[in-house]
Amino acid sequence: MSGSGRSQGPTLSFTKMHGLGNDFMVVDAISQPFRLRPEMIRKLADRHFGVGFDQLLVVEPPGLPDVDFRYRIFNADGSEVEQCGNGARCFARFVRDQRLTNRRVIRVQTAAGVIELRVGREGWVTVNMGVPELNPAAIPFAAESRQLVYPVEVNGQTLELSAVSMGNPHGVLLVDDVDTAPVETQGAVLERHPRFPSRANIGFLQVIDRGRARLRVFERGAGETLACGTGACAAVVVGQLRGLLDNRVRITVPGGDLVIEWQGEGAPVMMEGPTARVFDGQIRLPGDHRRRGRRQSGRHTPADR
Ligand SMILES: N[C@H](CCC[C@H](N)C(=O)O)C(=O)O
Repeated sequence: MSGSGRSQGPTLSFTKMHGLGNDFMVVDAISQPFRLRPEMIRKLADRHFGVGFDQLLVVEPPGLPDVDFRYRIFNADGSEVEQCGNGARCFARFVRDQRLTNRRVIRVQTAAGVIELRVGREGWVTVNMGVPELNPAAIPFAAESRQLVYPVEVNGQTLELSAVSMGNPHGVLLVDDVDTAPVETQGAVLERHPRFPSRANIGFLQVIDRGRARLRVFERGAGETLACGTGACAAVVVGQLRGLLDNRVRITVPGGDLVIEWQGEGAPVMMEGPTARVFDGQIRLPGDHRRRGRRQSGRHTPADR
C-alpha cells in the first residue's frame, strides 16, 4: 500500500472476516483513529494492490443511548451504505473476540437504525434486521404506488421486478435457475437503473419449495458477492408476498446457507448464519491518505461529507 518514496502514514490494524464468503475488513475505530476517503477505501478493497474485501466495517463508540456500538459500512467502491446483514454478524463476533463487550445480545446503531444481534455457539449469530420497507418512495424506487411486481425495461426486455428496502435498497427477480441467471449483465444494469435513484442490490431468486430457495445477488457497489444477508432477507420477503415461501426459509447462496424468518407485514426479518475470522493484519497507509484528493465527480457518498 505504501509506495516507495511517498510519505509514510499511520499503521491501521484490522481483522479480515467473512460471512459465507461475503468478506470484510473490520476496523476497531474505538482504539485507533479512523477516517478514510473513498478513494483510499477503494484502494484497500482492491484484491491485488490492497487488502481485498466486499465491504469495510468500522466499529465506533455508540452515538445513541442504550446502544452498545455504532457500526459503519463502506462498499468496495468507497460508498457508505445503510446496512449489511453478513457484516452485522461478523461485527458481533468481532466485538466479542476483541473483548470490546462480553454481551451476547448486542444493540448496534447503523445508518439504517438500531439492530439487535444475538451471538450463539460456534460463531453463529442471529440478527433482527428490522421491518422491511415496501413503500417505493422509502426504498427508494420510482413508482406511482406500491406494487408487488413492477414492470421494468432492461435492454428491450420487460422484467417483473419486486422492490424492498432492508435499510438498503433491493430489487428481486424470480428465475428458474440461479446458475444460468444473467447476474452479471442484468444485475449491473439494474444496480444503476434510473428507477433506483440510490442504486440497488439486485437479487436473483430461485424457489425450490416453500421452505428452500437459492439466491445470487449483484450487490450495489461491490458486484456479485458469494452471499448477501440483506439480499436474503429481501428475497424471503418478496417470495412470501408472492405466495411462494413459508415463514421460515433456508436460503442457499453461493457461499452457503442462511436461515431467514419473517412473520409477515409489520414484523421484523430475522436472519441466522455463521461468521469466520480469517486473519488479523496491519497495513501502513500512505501519508496523504487523509488529504482531500480530487473530488470524485458524479457519485456523492456520505463518506465525502
Ligand atoms: N452492497 C450493499 C451493502 C452490503 C450488503 C451485503 N453484503 C449484506 O450482507 O447485506 C449495499 O450497497 O446496500
